[in-house]
This record gives sequence, C-alpha cells and structure tokens, in this order.
Amino acid sequence: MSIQYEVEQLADSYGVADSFPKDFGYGEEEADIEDSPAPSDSKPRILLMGLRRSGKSSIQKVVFHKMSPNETLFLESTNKIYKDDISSSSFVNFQIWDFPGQVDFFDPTFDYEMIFRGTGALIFVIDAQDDYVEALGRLHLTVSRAYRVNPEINFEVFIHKVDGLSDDHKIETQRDIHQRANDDLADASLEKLHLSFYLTSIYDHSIFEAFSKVVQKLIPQLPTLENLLNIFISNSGIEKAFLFDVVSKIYIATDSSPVDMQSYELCCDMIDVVIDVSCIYGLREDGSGSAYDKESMAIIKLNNTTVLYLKEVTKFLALVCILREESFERKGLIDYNFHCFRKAIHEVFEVGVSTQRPAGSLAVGSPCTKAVALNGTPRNTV
Ligand SMILES: Nc1nc2c(ncn2[C@@H]2O[C@H](COP(=O)(O)OP(=O)(O)OP(=O)(O)O)[C@@H](O)[C@H]2O)c(=O)[nH]1
Repeated sequence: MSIQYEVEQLADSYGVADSFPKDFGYGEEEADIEDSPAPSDSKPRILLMGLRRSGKSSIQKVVFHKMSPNETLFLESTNKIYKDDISSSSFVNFQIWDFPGQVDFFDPTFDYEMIFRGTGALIFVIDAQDDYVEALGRLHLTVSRAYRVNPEINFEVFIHKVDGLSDDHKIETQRDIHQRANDDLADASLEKLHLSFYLTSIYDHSIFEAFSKVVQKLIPQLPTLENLLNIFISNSGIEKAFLFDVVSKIYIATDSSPVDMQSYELCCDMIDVVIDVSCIYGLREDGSGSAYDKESMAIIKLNNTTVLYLKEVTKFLALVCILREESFERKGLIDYNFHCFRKAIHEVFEVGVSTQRPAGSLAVGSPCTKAVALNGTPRNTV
C-alpha cells in the first residue's frame, strides 16, 4: 500500500537520535538465582517461564528492547534470572523476570512462594515448533504451584514460534494444547485455574498484541480508559483508537470495537515512521531535544481514504486513531475532543499517583475515586 504522509511536527520539537536510544533507558538488572526476591514494595512482576530455548529472552528483548527478531538467533542461554525494570511510563510500570529454562525453581532452597506472592501475571512460553509434551508437564507443575500460593495471578500461555506453522496447523496446535492443559487441570481438581492462550511469534505483531492483552489485565483503570476512548471516538467520527505506550508499542487500552490485527499493525508502523522521521529530521542544530514530546503529532493519509492520526497524550503515551477522510474534515472538532480526552487521561494519572494500588496490579493507581470521566469527558461541541 502506498503511503502519502505528512508529518506535522515542528522541527524544533524533534530530538537527537540518541535521546530515543535503542534500549530506551529501561533498567535491567541481573540477579543470581539464589538472590532473595525483591522487597514487598517492589514493582509488580510479570514472570516469563518455559522450557529452555522456548523463546523467553527473545520475547523480552524484542518487545522491550527493540532487538530485531533476527538478532535473537545469537542470544545466549539465560542462566540467571533477568529482572527487567519496565518503567517507560507510569502506565507501564512493572518488572519482567526472565527465568532460565533449565533451572529447577522448585528446588527447596529457592523461595518460590516469595516470587509468586508479588506476581501479577505468569507467562508460560511453549515452543510450538517442538514436541510440547514435556512443556505441558512443566506448565501444569508451574501453574498449579503458583495458583496455590497466589490464586490472583493471571496465567497466560504463549504458544510461541507459530511463524513456522501453517494456518491449519496453528489452529490444531492451539486446540490440542488447550485441551491437554485443561484436562491436566481438571484431573488435579483445579478447574478454577483459568489459562489464557495466545498464538505468538516475534516475527510479526502477534507478540506485541499478546503482551498488550497481558498488560491490560493488570491495569486497574482499564474500564475508565476504555470508557474515555469510547466517548472520544463516538463524538469525533473516529473508527478505531488505540492508546499506545510509544516505546514498547504495547497498547494500554482501545475502544470497545473489536481489534483487527491489520489496524493494530498499521498503528504500530505509524509510530515507527513518526519516531524514525523525528530522529532523522528533528535534530536541533546543537543536537538537543527529544524525539517524542508535547508537540509530537502526525497525520498519514493512505490511498484508500483512510487517515491515521497520532497525537501525544503523555510523555510515554500516544493516541493513534484510524478514521475516514470525510470525518477528518472536522479536524477542529477532533482536536478539541482530543484536548478534553488528554486532560482526562492526565487526571487519571494524577489520581493514580496519589492512591494505593492493589497488590499485583500495575503501579497506575486504583480505580478512580475522582470524577475523572465527568470532569474530563470529551464533548462534541458542534
Ligand atoms: N521461528 C522463531 N524462532 C524464535 C521465536 N522466538 C525465539 N526464537 C528463537 O528461539 C531460540 C531461543 O530463544 P531464547 O530467547 O534464547 O530462548 P529462552 O527461552 O530464553 O532460552 P533459555 O535462556 O535457554 O531458557 C533463538 O534462536 C530465537 O531466535 C519465534 O517467534 N519464532
């Protein structure tokens, strides 16, 4: 598809390329397996577990450190827990713990109770290109232990590396894994333990989409955000809107219309274009500035009468909308509604900062106690 785009961002607001570095400033910490788990006040955890070579480190590097999928071929086997501090924004504020595949973390010297107690989500990665019988045994052992310690954990199963499978084979693999994993749970009288399944690959956007869904389950204000997005799009003639974490391209929330993969991919690609253009042409003479800031906005007109519209919401969040060309004629209205939407999101943030969060949820605050939706509801003005 040919893309005609106009990136309407003040040259001044563009930053130096190294202000948006490849590693984006996520803190990374390596811990010995014997290390005692993080203190109770630490950030909520997402655990990445699974057999050796199932793809855990690759997922973490591709999603949060912008590693290209081909580079993961050269990743060395993880032999220590990697604690990766994802603090790109106060909406995505958690730690990912990448476990080495070969470690027997049920070793009595290893305090798995402490680990599971502060965990929000446990992602179990299964290599779909390999024989998965052993992985299913390990999955059962892991989730049943974790559930007994902390039944609040969200259990997520990534059926990974599906790029190597035909469409029929993918469906069949998912069905088979789903069936066997749930049969094992039923045999152990653990029917209440709910597993969610995703087909993923680092070679397309499926891994970002799956991670988005995992993260969204940990955001207590998700209903508020969805509500704000619904009001915004219905009053602005917009078809679909995503609230993105710019760095990871995880979407924090979207309106309640169904997400189709193509729309999500288009919006992800738009973020890449904007940041790349920003890094190349946005340099100040003295090389200072930021690639993404308050002035950041872009409009891309596709040749099929679709318009993509991106605007900065907070330091790390962007709203990306898909709309028809005719709706875009009312840009003034959209901009006004966006202004109200942005204000509401900032109020959600402020409340988030000042309130306690439930254990295991992301550090984005408890459900709003302030009348955010009322104060900041985008209104149609014409
Ligand atoms: N085809 C394909 N290969 C993948 C995918 N994800 C990871 N890989 C490959 O799988 C291999 C193992 O990946 P790692 O990320 O090192 O696996 P790991 O689970 O962290 O392994 P350990 O550290 O030994 O536990 C690498 O060669 C990756 O390139 C994927 O989505 N598709």
